[in-house]
Amino acid sequence: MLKNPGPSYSFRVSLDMPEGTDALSRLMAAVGRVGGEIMEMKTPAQNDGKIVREILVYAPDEDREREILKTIGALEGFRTFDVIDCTFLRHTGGKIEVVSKIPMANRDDLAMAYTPGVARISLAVSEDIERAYDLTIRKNTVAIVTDGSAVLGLGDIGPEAALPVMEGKAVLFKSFGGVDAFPICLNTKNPEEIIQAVKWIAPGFGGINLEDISAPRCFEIEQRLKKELDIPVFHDDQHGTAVVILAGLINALKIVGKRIEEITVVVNGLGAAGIASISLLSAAGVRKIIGCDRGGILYRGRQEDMNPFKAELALTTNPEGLKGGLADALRGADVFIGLSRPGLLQGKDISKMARDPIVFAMANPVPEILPEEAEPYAAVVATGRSDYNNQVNNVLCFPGLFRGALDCHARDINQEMLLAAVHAIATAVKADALRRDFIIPSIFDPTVQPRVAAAVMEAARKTGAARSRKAYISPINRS
Ligand SMILES: NC(=O)c1ccc[n+]([C@@H]2O[C@H](COP(=O)([O-])OP(=O)(O)OC[C@H]3O[C@@H](n4cnc5c(N)ncnc54)[C@H](O)[C@@H]3O)[C@@H](O)[C@H]2O)c1
Ligand SMILES: O=C(O)C[C@H](O)C(=O)O
Ligand SMILES: [Mg+2]
Repeated sequence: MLKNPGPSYSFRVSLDMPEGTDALSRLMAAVGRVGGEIMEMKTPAQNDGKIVREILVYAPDEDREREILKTIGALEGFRTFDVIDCTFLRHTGGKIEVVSKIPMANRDDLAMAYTPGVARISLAVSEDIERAYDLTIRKNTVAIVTDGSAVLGLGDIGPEAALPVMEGKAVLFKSFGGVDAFPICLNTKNPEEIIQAVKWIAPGFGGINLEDISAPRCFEIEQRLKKELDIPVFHDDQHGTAVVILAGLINALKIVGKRIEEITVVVNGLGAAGIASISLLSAAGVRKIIGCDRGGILYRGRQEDMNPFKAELALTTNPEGLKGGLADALRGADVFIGLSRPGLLQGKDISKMARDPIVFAMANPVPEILPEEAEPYAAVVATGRSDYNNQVNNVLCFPGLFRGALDCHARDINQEMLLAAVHAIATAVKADALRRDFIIPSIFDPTVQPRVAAAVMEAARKTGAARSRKAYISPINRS
């Protein structure tokens, strides 16, 4: 169902091809006809007197990647060889590594970095455990913990298959927050074992980021760890998602001229992200929320597909006791928030919503509806993806949030800190710059994460979550 060719399905292919502009136009037209786009052409070498070219092609999906290759191979005078999938190439050997910060060129270096010198440091930490925060990696290191049970919208694909996503999160932590994060993929889905494993590894980390652990197990795991550990524990899919949704919604409402207290919001998907987002939206003043999932609209007393968290949610949402499916929930609603699965929303459902509908279709990697299908019907459309405008993705939150929490040595991440992050993100788009395709700042705006970090740190201090009034010097503040 993907329509636009993009970099995530890109490949380089070497080819023999006839000389001249006619061959070139035939190639470009043929690739275009099957949905691809040639982004670059190089002439790297001669092969038996023939010119070998290498082209970079963007495709819309894997099927079309194969079709494009077949089409090129079938062109008269063309022969393809050496195909490299650029995304697979980027991941080959993994995406992160450990790098030493100190020199290791001679015996003096060795004596200080390691034994005997290191023993003095270990003793200093054993006398005062707090010193781990200035003498070890702890103050800047976060564990990204998953069991692989709800990886993006791909579902339960297991801990090994989750690793590329967790490595990716580590890259984002470092690139946008200066935080050293490390993937921990656990080979258990038992909540007690996950809790125990995290408690056992906690001494080496300044914070715990739970990732892609499915509901409802994720709620108990997070609550218990928050209670039993004195370092920040944060479930990104719950709270990071809720933060960016609320930030985006605040700005989208300004565009359509509606007040948060007056709107009806439909949340499709009542897992980790859906339930936490409903809770933060309520805290921010949304009065009418209707939840939907595989069992249809959630109402008080529903029996299908229930758990205690949904039962509790049914008491505070859907005040009119509506029943039915997603299409019924959407009739007359102002906002759709999708935290479910690809392709569950259709243009005709949006056309039944109230005036100027807002659609956040956030399932990854493929949203509930593609922007090009939603845009004719909606006033504002956002997805979780980086290849469309309005990327409402938790990456706008977690790097800066942890930066702030680590820098003030926070023991917790509380709701005030989350709301501070919301406002830092929302106000990063100036009022006069707001447009239907610019409701949320770009992750590449270098001011956003430092703003989030500063706001979170201030909220932590005000609420007593910060342990130290003095900020540590961190990579992000250094410049
Ligand atoms: N853009 C972002 O920043 C962001 C952040 C977190 C999650 N997400 C996406 O949200 C989705 C859910 O993530 P999660 O962590 O909450 O997972 P989860 O496994 O905890 O929840 C998934 C939910 O989807 C619901 N669902 C599945 N099929 C459905 C259907 N046919 N109709 C209605 N609901 C259906 C399930 O009932 C469940 O409530 C994923 O696609 C994920 O990629 C996006
Ligand atoms: O990983 C992302 O891009 C967002 C989110 O954490 C998800 O699980 O989809
Ligand atoms: Mg996730």
